[in-house]
Amino acid sequence: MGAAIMNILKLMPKAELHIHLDGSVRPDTIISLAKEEGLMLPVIDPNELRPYLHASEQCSSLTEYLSKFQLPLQCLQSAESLRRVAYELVEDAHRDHVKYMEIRFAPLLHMEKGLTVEEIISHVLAGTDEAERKLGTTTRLIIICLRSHPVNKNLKVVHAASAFIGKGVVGMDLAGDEVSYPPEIHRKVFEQAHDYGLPITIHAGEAADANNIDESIRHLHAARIGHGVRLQDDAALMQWVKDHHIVLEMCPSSNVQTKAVESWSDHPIKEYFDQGIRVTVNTDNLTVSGTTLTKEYERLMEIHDFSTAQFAEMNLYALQASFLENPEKLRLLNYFREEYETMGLLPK
Ligand SMILES: O=c1[nH]cnc2c1ncn2[C@H]1C[C@H](O)[C@@H](CO)O1
Ligand SMILES: [Zn+2]
Repeated sequence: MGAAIMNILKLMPKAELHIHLDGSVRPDTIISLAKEEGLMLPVIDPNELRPYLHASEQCSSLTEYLSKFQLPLQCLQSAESLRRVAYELVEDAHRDHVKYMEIRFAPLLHMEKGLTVEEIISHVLAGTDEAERKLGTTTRLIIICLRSHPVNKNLKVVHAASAFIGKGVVGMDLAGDEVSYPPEIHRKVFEQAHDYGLPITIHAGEAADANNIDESIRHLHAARIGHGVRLQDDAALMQWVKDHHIVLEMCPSSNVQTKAVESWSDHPIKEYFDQGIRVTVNTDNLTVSGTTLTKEYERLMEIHDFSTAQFAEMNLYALQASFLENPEKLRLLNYFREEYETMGLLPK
C-alpha cells in the first residue's frame, strides 16, 4: 500500500460507533492510575504489562478476550479516573481523525468504591464534554447492560440512563458473555429502554449463532447489531437485515481475537458490503484489541481489497445509523460529504 493511500485513510474524517471505554485505556494511564489508587500491578516492569491488557491473534475465545478487562476495570472506580480516561479516549480518536464517536461502558462495573450509576455516567460525560469542547470531536455515550447481570439491576441501569437522554446518552447495549447468556433473558430490560425512547444496539452473532441476531432485532428492538459475524449462516435473515437497513458494527481485529472468525481472510465484511448490507468498521477496544480505526482500514484494504471510496461509504452508513440527535447529525453528514468530495472519495 502506497504512502499516499495510507495518508488518505488516516486523514479522512471517520465515525466510530462501537468502542468500549474500559477496553481503550492507555497502558501508561493504567500505570499512573494504579499508582494513584494504590493498586498492585501484576508485573513491576511496565513493558511486561502488555499481555495483561492486550488480546493477540493467538487469543482463543471471547472468554479469554474478556479477561483483559479485569485490570483496567480495577483502575476505573473513581470520579477522576473515569473523567480522565474518557477525555483521553476522545483525544486518541481525535488524533486518528475520528470526528464522531459513540463511547460505550457498563456502569455496574464501576461501582466497587461506592459510586452510583448516575455519578458514573456524569463523570464519563464530564470527560467527553470537555474533550468535545476542546478538540471538536462530537462524542455521545451508549450505556451497556451486561448479559451476566440480573434483570432487576439492568432495569435500574436503563432507568438511570434515561435521565441523561438529550444530555449525552444516546443509546443502550447488551454485552459480555454471549455463550452463557442468550439475549432473551433481557427482553424486559430492552422493552423498558425502548419505552423510554432509548435507541438500542446489541452485541449478537459474535460468539454464538445467528438466532441471537434475530432475537435481538425482533424482541430487543435492536436497530444496530454489534459484530453480527454469524449472520452469514442464515440467508433469509441476511436478506431481512439488508432490506430493513439494520446496521452491523463490525470490528475485524476483535473478531479475529475472539475467534468469531478464524482469520482476517475469513471475515465476512466484504461479502456483506458487496451484497448491500450496511456494514461499518469499528475498533471495539483500542487497548485490548491493540488497534486504531486507521489500522483496521489498512488491513481491510490489504486483505479484502476495499477502496478508499468504500470506506467513505461505510462512514456515511455509520453517521446515518448513529444515535446522534438530528440537527447535529445533518451537520456532520454534510461535513463528511464535503470533505470526501474534496478528497476525491465521492462521485462529484
Ligand atoms: O466484543 C465484545 N463482546 C462482548 N462483550 C464485550 C466486547 N468487548 C467488550 N466487552 C465487554 C467487556 C467490558 O468490560 C464490557 C463493558 O465495556 O463490555
Ligand atoms: Zn464490543
